[in-house]
Amino acid sequence: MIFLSSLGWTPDREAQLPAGTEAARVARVDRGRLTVLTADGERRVHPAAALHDEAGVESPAVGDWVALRGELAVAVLPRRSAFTRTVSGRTSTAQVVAANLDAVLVVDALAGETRLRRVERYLAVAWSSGATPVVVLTKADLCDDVASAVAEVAEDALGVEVLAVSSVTGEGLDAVHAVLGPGRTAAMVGPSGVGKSSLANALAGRAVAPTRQVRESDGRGRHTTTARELHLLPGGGLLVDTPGMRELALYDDLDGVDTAYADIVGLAAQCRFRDCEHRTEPGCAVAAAIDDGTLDPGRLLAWRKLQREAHRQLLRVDARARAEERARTRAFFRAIRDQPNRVR
Ligand SMILES: Nc1nc2c(ncn2[C@@H]2O[C@H](COP(=O)(O)OP(=O)(O)OP(=O)(O)O)[C@@H](O)[C@H]2O)c(=O)[nH]1
Ligand SMILES: [Zn+2]
Repeated sequence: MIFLSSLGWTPDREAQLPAGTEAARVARVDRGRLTVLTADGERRVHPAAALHDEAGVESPAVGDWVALRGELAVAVLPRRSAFTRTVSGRTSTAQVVAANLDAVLVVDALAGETRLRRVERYLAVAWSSGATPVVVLTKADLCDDVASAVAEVAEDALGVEVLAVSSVTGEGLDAVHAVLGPGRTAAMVGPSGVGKSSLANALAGRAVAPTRQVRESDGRGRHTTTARELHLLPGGGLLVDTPGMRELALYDDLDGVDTAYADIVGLAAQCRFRDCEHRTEPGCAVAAAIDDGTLDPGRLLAWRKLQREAHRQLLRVDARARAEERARTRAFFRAIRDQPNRVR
């Protein structure tokens, strides 16, 4: 018997639940079937036809709360937060990768090349989801000066909590457990190889995610596993680990960029000219901050680059949306024209 509260259920959701239904949390979605966690344990159910949504936005995603009537999920309860990605293909809609996250662990390693810019990019994605980001720097056992590495990232990450852990020695795991807390749900984002699977296993205290070594030795990708993608941790928290989250395309959200670079946005608001491009304009607060050393020029460059990427992505989505609209309109008129008994 599991208590719904340990799955992240809150009493205020009670009113959202249609009469005669039971609450369940989606732990996995495959080919239209759902693996859900309920007060009685794990179950496989089907989404009702009404939940089939071509765009994929309204259909259940990992982390969603659904209302069950027997073996049928009849409703998706309102989401508190959602991680979406733009699906490239015929449609230009966003697909929900994970829902109802309280925290997003932005994972990077304390080994390897400079990580600031990378962390910034993932932080922007995390902010745009509506969940609170926390930076988790792994492989602390491989780093000689953990304290200064953490301080460097913390200074850059503007008020975001920064934790250092080692999945090998177990150092720092308690602090991550504390972030997760009973009934709180987190997911991990970060580049390949930084130790997300190892962290998931260390937090769960059992092998819930195959690490790279395991995957390479058995020659199968992680997509072939059918394990659930929402894990109950011994500390009471829940961890989402879905392939979709790992493959998250960076950058399709300008608001996320602005939140991650709130310092630059704040400076830009003080520039003399509203359309200041922060290059050679007089009265530029951004240039002044670089001159007096309070703003790292690398940070400005990274911001410019992300803004360009985000704009390009938005334009692409927009162009696709317009093309689709035109195709729909054409099809509509063709249908009218082809009607045998149309009124002339
Ligand atoms: N020394 C040390 N090695 C680690 C730690 N965490 C992970 N590793 C190693 O780093 C490599 C990558 O770890 P994974 O957990 O597979 O990384 P991942 O982020 O899940 O990678 P993807 O699944 O490709 O996204 C493996 O060889 C792990 O053994 C750590 O805390 N310390
Ligand atoms: Zn300026």
